[in-house]
Amino acid sequence: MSTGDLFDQNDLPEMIQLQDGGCLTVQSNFLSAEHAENLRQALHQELAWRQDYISMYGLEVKIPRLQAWYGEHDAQYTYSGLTLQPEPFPEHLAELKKAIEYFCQQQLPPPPKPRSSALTEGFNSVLCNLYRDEHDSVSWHSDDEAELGINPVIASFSLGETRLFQLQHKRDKKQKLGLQLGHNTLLIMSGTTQHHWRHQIPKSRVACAPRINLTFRFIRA
Ligand SMILES: O=C(O)CCC(=O)C(=O)O
Ligand SMILES: [Fe+2]
Repeated sequence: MSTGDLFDQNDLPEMIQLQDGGCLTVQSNFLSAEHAENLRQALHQELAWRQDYISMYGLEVKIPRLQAWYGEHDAQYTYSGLTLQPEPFPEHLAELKKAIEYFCQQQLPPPPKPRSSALTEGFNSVLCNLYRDEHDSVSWHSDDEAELGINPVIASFSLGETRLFQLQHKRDKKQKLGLQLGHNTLLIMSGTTQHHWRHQIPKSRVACAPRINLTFRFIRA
């Protein structure tokens, strides 16, 4: 399939400039409706979803969602004491990765100088999250692990249930932003977003169907 077949080019991306040089680019209807629905079903059924644990205060705690991790062999990822060993990219994720890289080349603003971090080599890993229902969540964090480098470009693609994605400035905590990330929405976080802002998917008070989120990253060896 060519990259062109994947796109639904009807909607224009929205750009949101954040305080202190963060940047969000949001593209709704990123894939054609049929492709997005097929992908949602395939990923839900076929990915190697697993329950991971993190250590908190010396205790092993279940993280409130299922995860899967794919990447090139040297793209190891560690957070909260948990090291994820990548499985090779399945075909459909490799195809999606290419489409997202193409979108980034076309649509992202130039990286901030002097601490620039452009997406020259593309992404080499993807962290997949499955939020089974309204009880699943990811708490406040930044994607700022050392292996991601300074000012990384993080591409987040959502399928399934719409969930609220919140951002908060780290220093100026009154600066908050909420985006409803719906099915087939691509969100790119770039510039200084990870340096100055944190983000979360809170638990919901209303019932939620499953949601899949894929965050494509470039991990330095
Ligand atoms: O599910 C989302 O939209 C965000 C996931 C996330 O922040 C992460 O995997 O680092
Ligand atoms: Fe994140």
